[in-house]
Amino acid sequence: MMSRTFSAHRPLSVQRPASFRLSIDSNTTALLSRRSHPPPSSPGAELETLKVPTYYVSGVQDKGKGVVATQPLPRGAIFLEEQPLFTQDPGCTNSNILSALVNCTRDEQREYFKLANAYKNGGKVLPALAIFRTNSFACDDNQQTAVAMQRRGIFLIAARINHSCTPNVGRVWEPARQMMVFRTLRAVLVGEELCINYVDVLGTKEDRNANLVERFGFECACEACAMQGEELAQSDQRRAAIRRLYDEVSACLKEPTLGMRKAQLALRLLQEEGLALYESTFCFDAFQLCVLVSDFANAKAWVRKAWEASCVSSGPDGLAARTFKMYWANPRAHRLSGTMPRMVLSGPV
Ligand SMILES: C[S@@+](CC[C@H](N)C(=O)[O-])C[C@H]1O[C@@H](n2cnc3c(N)ncnc32)[C@H](O)[C@@H]1O
Repeated sequence: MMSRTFSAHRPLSVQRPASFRLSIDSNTTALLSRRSHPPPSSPGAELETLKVPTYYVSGVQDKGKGVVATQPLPRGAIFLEEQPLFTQDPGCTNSNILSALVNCTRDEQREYFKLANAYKNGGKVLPALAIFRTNSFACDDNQQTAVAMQRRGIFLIAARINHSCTPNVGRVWEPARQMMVFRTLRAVLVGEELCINYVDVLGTKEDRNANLVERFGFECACEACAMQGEELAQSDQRRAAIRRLYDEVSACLKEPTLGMRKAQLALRLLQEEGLALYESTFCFDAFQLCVLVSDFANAKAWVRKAWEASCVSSGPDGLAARTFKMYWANPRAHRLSGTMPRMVLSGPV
């Protein structure tokens, strides 16, 4: 699962004025999945080791098991930090997994073999490897490594987190602590399922599901995908437009006013769609447009917003948040600073 290749935030390209996109963490979004699930009689009973009060693992409609909030969680709350049971290279074999499992306790081995197996019906992949492929997350100390090449880990709790096309949880690997950290991207209600995104969630329902089927072998049962008729058509339109704007804003280097309008439109559509994930990207785009034309007052306001959004999804110590904070203190340090005639653009609303 979870090799989320579509980077919600583009690669740090500030050093190359030709492509002025900066980019950020590797996380996700918010809203819609407000479907409620009644708590089990004994929270955490399904995995004896999980005595954490903020969530429980439970059956959720149409998705097998999932992770559900036991209490209201504010935006940006860390509700889970988990170390991997073991990690492996992406090209690992079934024997590699079995060898890694030898070092685990009996309970851990049992829990491992209870995890979802997306290859069960295909039959060609041996079970230990199939479970690894279904449930592992990329967790690599080297942030420059391409996702497909990254070392992957098994996290027994996080493996129960389902996908949503409007996720309310972001995740980040913290190499210093060797820990995967999960934060809420918006306020979450008691009984709400906590979901990340396995794939890029821009694009229409059809696009998203084609991607999920191809890469993860299932059709999405999230609330965005359950929409019908006019509601679905509008959601599809908004997401397709955000995807277009994502590309178009970066092509507006010579037309900062147009670029700013597009970035602001994208942010409005993201809000309407409940997608927090891409907010810091577009805010940083707006920042870069401002520094281009030496509008440093608005630049500071935009980069501050990018920093706030990044802290919510990936925490204040992430590379993106640290970069944004640095530009917030000194927007003139940006390489594009003052490369176009001076002009006043606009700030965040
Ligand atoms: C990593 S597991 C997530 C936890 C899993 N539901 C379980 O019972 O352990 C991934 C599997 O969960 C299911 N799943 C995750 N998100 C889903 C979604 N949005 N819609 C339908 N099934 C989903 C799929 O069967 C997928 O192969």
